[in-house]
Amino acid sequence: MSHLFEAIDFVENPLYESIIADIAKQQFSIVENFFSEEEVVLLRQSLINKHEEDAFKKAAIGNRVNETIVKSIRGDLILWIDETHINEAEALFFKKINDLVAYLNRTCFMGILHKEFHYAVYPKDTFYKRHIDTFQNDDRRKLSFVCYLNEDGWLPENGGELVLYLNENGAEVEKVIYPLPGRIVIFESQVIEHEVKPVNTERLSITGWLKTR
Ligand SMILES: O=C(O)CCC(=O)C(=O)O
Ligand SMILES: [Fe+2]
Repeated sequence: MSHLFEAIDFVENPLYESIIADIAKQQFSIVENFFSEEEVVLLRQSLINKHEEDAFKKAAIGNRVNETIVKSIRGDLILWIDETHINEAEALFFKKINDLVAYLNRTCFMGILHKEFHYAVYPKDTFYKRHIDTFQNDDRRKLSFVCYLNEDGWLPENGGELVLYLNENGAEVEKVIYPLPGRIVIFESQVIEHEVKPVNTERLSITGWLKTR
């Protein structure tokens, strides 16, 4: 007999379940070693190669319709990743992302249809002032995603902390997150204000957004 809802091919994933539970409870989730050491090495090398080819641009604020470069707000350099032309490292990256997105769509009915990711380099003395990741003319970004590609042993004096500004019972609380390799941070794009503190050592990452229609 055939059932309306076939549950047989669904395998509960404890990691994804913990991400979903974190986001439901506190609007963000931090996962250590989401990417393995080998994956981080490959992704970092991919970033460095493209950076050496001079492919990165100064990041702007606003979106394509409405963008300006304001160095007093953000000083990072970015390169958008085109998912239709990816290398081996990026294929590993998107395999994990797409698996997570499929799980979110299946279990939380999040309706994520689009995603956009870019590499980011924060040269020494750059930062990204407190902001929110949605645009005035576009609210499709639902979840922000950051993955850090720095070398092992990132020290507090290197700076570059991501600070999430949380609201706990009406009081503002700062959640300080160091950009450790393999660590990912996922948070609700429309809710969580955040900033990247000034960096003292070049800081490498991939940032992206999971978007609805
Ligand atoms: O790199 C980070 O930790 C956050 C970057 C960020 O906030 C952004 O690109 O919008
Ligand atoms: Fe942001």
